[in-house]
Parts: sequence; C-alpha cells; structure tokens
Amino acid sequence: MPTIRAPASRQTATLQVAVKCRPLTDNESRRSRHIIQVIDDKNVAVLDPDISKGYLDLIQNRTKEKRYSFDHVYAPGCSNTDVYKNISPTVLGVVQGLNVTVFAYGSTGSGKTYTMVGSRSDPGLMVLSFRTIFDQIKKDDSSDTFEVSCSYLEVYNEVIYDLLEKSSGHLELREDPEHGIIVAGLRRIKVHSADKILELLNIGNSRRKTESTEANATSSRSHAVLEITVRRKQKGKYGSQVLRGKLALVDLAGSERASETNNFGQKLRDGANINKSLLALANCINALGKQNKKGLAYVPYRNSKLTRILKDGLSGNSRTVMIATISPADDQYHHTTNTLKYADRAKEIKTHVHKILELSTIMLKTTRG
Ligand SMILES: Nc1ncnc2c1ncn2[C@@H]1O[C@H](COP(=O)(O)OP(=O)(O)OP(=O)(O)O)[C@@H](O)[C@H]1O
Repeated sequence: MPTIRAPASRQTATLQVAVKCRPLTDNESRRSRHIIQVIDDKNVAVLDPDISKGYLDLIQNRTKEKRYSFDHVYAPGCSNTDVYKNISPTVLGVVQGLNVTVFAYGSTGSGKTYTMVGSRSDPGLMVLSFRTIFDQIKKDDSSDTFEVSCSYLEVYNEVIYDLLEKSSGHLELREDPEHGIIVAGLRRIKVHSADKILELLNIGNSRRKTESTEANATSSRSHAVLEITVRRKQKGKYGSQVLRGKLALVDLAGSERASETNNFGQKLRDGANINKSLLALANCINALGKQNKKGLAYVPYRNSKLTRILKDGLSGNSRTVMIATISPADDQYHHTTNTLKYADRAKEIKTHVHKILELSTIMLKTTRG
C-alpha cells in the first residue's frame, strides 16, 4: 500500500540512553568486588578495580575511576519495571503511528537478555511493551480500529533466520522505496492479545542460538529483533487514513574477548562474527556521534546485517532508546568502561521522527475522483 509522511509531525529526537547495572551473581560475589557506584538516577561512577590506590591517587588523577552521566541510571536493585516506567511514553508512540526502537547493548553476561526478555517474576522490556500496547488500545475511546502484527528474527553468523518459522531458511535484506530496509519472506503474524505475542516470543526464544560459555551459562549467540507493527485506521471527513507505527525491540549478542570465553571451533567463529557486527554497530555509533558534533561523517551501515536492520533506529525515522547493561564485578572493568564509552557517544545521536500514513483504498478512490 502506498505511504506518505505526515509533514506536520516531523521532529528531531535525541537518542535516549540509560544504564542498567545488574547485581553480582552468586559466583561473582565469592570472587569479585562491586565497583559500580550509582551516584543518583542520572550519574554513575566506575571505581578503580585496583584497591591499593588511595585518596592521594584520586586527587592527583592517578586513578582509573571514571564518572558518566546519562538520561537514566539504574542500580542493581532496580527491576525491569523500573526501567520500563521511564521508556513507556516513548514505546506507546507506536500506537500513534511512530517508529520506536529499544535495544540493549553490553558485554556478554551483563544482563541484556534479562533486561529485554526477563523472567516470570521480573518481566523484561519486550513483555512489558506489548502488554501496555494492548492496554492502550483497549483504553482507546476513539472510533479508530487497530491491527497488531509481530515478527521475530535473529541474525546468527551474519545470516538472518525467522524465529517464528520452525525451520527457517536464510532470509535476505532488501531496500524498499516505501518501507526502507525489509527482510524478504519474514513471517508477520497478526495478533489480538499480549498473551499471543508472549507465546510467539517464547517459541522464538526456544529456537534462538544460545551456548554455554565461560562468561555466561546461557549466552545468546545471535542478535534477536522482535518487531511489533500497529496499524491504526482513522475515519475522517474525507475517507479514512491508516497510521502505521513500528516498535523494534532488540536483544544483541554479547561482545566478548575470545581469550576470556575459552571458546574454540564453532563457538570461536560465532564469537568472531558477533564481534564483527557489534564492531560495525560501534563504528556507526561513533560516526553518528561525530556527525552531530562536527557535521557530516560517513556512517558504515552496510558493514553488517545488524547495522542495516538497525539503520532507521540509529538515525532515521525512530524514537530510540539504548539500554547499556553493565556488570558490577571488578574483573569486568574494561568491558564496563568500553560499554559506557559507546553509550556516552550514543547520547549525541539524533533521529528525525515523523508519522507514517498509509493511503487507504477509500482515500485513493476519493483523490482519484
Ligand atoms: N537485574 C538482574 N537481576 C538478577 N539477575 C540478573 C539481572 N540481570 C542479569 N542477571 C543474571 O545475569 C546472568 C547474565 O545475564 P544475561 O544472560 O541477561 O546476559 P547477556 O548480556 O544477555 O549475555 P549474552 O550476551 O552472553 O547473551 C544471568 O544469569 C541473569 O539471570
């Protein structure tokens, strides 16, 4: 169906960046020190992992302690619901025809899957998002009608698979003049309740490639993208128009150092491919951050499937939230500061948000007269 942009609603948005620190795991509590100090709901310090340094080192700047500021900082005691409370208004833009992207970024074992998928007692952002979308639709007292559909894919070793297909073949990315980057042949299922999406999410997650690595017992070896599309049909004086909003929820695979995971063979190759796409993502974040500070810079989206899929979320028509996940353990200092460095750069990224209107057949007939 042909689409047009709604020019009146076009606005610039800044990427919203939040940091979530998980608690020490039981294993870590025995061998690691907690080095994350959440100063307040916007500021966080990573303490020097070397405890031999004292006050004098600190004032003479000989310490590796680092401080950062973000839109939100969540301490280890915070639940996924606490995180969701602050992003819920953004997520609900999807019911008004806006595109929204939420992604978790962090090293292996830092809590990305926990944040996006969660557990029964602490549901993650994917589950909380689609529950509130359906609640919002139920509460809507206009005469608009809604159609919700969902797709779920993974990028594993630079190959795209449909997580909603039992034995999915390799899927290809295509550039569509109206819809931007699309995944050809990806199944999109119409859903009428949050429970149905939860069922699809669980089926998809059971098909996701996970492995036990030294760094995380159930490490995600693929990047997963759950996409929820809401088509809102509005009846007006001159026929009807359809607003189309899209919510992309992304759980990235963890970046890791081969030397730390003790992987070899296939696992090592997986790790290299995961790192390749995460490096491409980091390079895009770098370039986009520079672009907003110093003007135009080349952004290498085409270097990986992941960055092509995330292109809209990173600079195009999307309100975007990045949740940087970190571990509080002292032996993760380098991973943590690396994650926070990219999160800090991502704060500079701007997107350009506008509603997408689909021209309905009624309207086309009217305009064709
Ligand atoms: N907020 C939290 N509260 C309690 N446990 C948590 C929390 N966040 C993460 N964990 C635990 O930490 C471990 C690693 O988390 P998770 O699997 O989400 O990491 P990940 O970043 O997705 O890792 P990978 O990239 O390897 O897939 C899991 O055992 C998880 O249950």
